Amino acid sequence: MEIEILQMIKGARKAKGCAVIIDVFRAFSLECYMMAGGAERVLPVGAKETACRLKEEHPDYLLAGERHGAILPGFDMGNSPAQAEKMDLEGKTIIHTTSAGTQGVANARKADIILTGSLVNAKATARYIRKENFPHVSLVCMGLEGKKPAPEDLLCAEYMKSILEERPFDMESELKMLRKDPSVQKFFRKETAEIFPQEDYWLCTMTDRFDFVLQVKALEEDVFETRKI
Ligand SMILES: O=C(O)[C@H](CS(=O)(=O)O)OP(=O)(O)O
Repeated sequence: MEIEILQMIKGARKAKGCAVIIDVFRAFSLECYMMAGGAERVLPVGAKETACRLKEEHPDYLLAGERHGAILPGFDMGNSPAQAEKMDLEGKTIIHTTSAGTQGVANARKADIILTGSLVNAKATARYIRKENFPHVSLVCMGLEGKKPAPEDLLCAEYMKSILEERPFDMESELKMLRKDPSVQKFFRKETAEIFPQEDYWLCTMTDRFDFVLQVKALEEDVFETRKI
């Protein structure tokens, strides 16, 4: 199995074989919490205009998403796992558009298979890839807005790679370092608490909390569907 780690939108465009689009803070952690909360499916979407059009066509769907972290005007919810945990998502279809994660999905056009990547289901995803024995795996770290590398996404990619290569990985030390990284302090500052609640940091770093894999398939131009496999 050939494994490559790629970065951001450019990396998503290059991804081939089985592509894991990784977004720990917060898009693909959130999708895991939504599915664990009973959502039937999530529809990742690139453009917010596409998301709004889908909502108009299907008023019963929920609209979730952010730009620069903040909930988009008129949306039912932002990109926050803490918020999702407090909502009744049973049987719901949720349209989801974000600055990094869903843009990665929309750009992974060369991939044969797309999986979402996050710490909360990293081991389940890596084990699935090992079982399927895909010849090429692209681990794509979506970073900040898909434009700037982020340590938590690289950490997730390195962890998954270690599982695929059957090597040990010291997640406890890595998480201690991550907690000190300047880029994650937005979750711990009063001024940014409304957009990036501290609870999201802890929910997104609960490594291997979920034992399911999320696969993404294209439905139409710019619209995808995430389901548990
Ligand atoms: O809402 C988030 O946490 C991020 C915003 S940003 O990319 O860090 O500015 O969006 P996501 O697509 O979940 O990375």
